[in-house]
Amino acid sequence: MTEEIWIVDDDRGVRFVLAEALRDAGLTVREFGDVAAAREALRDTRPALLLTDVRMPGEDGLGLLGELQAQGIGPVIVMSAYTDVATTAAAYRAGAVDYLAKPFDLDHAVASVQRALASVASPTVADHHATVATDALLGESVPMREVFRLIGRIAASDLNVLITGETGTGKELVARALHEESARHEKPFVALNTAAIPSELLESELFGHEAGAFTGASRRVAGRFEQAEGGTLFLDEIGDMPLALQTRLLRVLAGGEFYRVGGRELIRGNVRIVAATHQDLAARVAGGQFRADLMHRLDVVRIELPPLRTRRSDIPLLAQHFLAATARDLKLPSKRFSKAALKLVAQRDYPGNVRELENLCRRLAVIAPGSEILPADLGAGAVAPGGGEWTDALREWVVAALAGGETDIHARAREALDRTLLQAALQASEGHRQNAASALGVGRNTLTRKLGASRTRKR
Ligand SMILES: Nc1ncnc2c1ncn2[C@@H]1O[C@H](COP(=O)(O)OP(=O)(O)OP(=O)(O)O)[C@@H](O)[C@H]1O
Repeated sequence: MTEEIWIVDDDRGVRFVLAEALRDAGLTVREFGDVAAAREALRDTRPALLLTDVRMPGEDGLGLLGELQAQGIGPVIVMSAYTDVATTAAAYRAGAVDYLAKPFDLDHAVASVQRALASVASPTVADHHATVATDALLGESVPMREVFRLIGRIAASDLNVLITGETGTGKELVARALHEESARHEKPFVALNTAAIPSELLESELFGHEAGAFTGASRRVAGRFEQAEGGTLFLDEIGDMPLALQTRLLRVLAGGEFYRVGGRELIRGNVRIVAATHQDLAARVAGGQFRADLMHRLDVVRIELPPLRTRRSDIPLLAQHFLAATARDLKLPSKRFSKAALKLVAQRDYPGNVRELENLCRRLAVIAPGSEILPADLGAGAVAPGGGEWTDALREWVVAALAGGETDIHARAREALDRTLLQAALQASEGHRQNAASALGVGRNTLTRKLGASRTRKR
């Protein structure tokens, strides 16, 4: 029996070029225009490998994939123009060994087929669970499709993942998508930002503590590891973790066991670790600030998130999404971008990446006067840093507070204003009250009174 490669695709053009490329590589190919025809042929013979499209008139390619998987026929490679995380993950779950995003590179496709044929000996284990739509993560650009493909591919595995990328590129969203598309999705997803927690508290945040472990520890508290039991622990800004704690974390990752701070009971955990950093970990290793062995434990699979400037084609989609989402969240009338304004938005630089674009769109949703956003609304004073930026942010806050039916808005805003001014001035004067007061242009007594007020309100 000749080993046949089957192609199932309703697009004749795709079938033709792919078949030609595979024949050039010395393979025997048979083409089918729909799932029914392929199923018919399956009565007599079975393919060495099958390539199938997902969405076709009539029957969906994924259904066929499931049947082949059940009968032990394969491997199967999925080809689709739909590269969202949910579709990709569904394909892998149904047993696909690879996912080719259309339009694909022919050499790449041939290489994938050869790889799959070579590894027939090791069948994949399907992981069945309900599909969770991960539609939060948007993008159509080539680099983002590649990211989605990778997420779909590794979500079901229990491998540790390291997500790298500049600030605001969506690292946390990717971590959540990995969790949601995994078998752990019904268990907790727990996030911990290593940089946001003082280093002396970090250990007990991670591993919890027993009552009396340190001053102020009045009762036993579970750490993030315990909270994430069975699920995923997302360690953000891992590059900032103090060395001593890195050593401790490494031990936990190696042994799967830990003690609470001040505790004697050994706790065995089952947690998948997804870590993220905007720093160059290898450079931190070279500089002695990060343990090489810990890096290797975390960096089993790496997902690199591209900065927004390398995928500008995603900006219009993201911008429109953020504009609509803000209107929805704040119950504001919906707005849309004029063509010219959207073009300007797509041309801007976003050092803060998607987060900065999101903030811009949120401000526009609140402050742009008409229902259509015009280039003038993007003028310097309107949204650029400096200018009216903080009052815009304030305005956004007020609108949200009003929509939320809050009544003490003025008092809260004044308190926040005072506190911000005082803290900044005191910091600048290194705690010298007289200097801070004169820098702000208020009397020392006023400053002291405001400090007191701010303290009592806070408690
Ligand atoms: N591809 C995307 N689609 C939709 N929203 C996105 C996308 N990427 C990022 N965002 C949004 O941008 C903001 C920043 O994303 P996120 O917090 O995941 O970034 P990050 O890389 O973890 O940032 P940091 O390094 O500063 O922690 C979030 O509000 C997130 O919802």
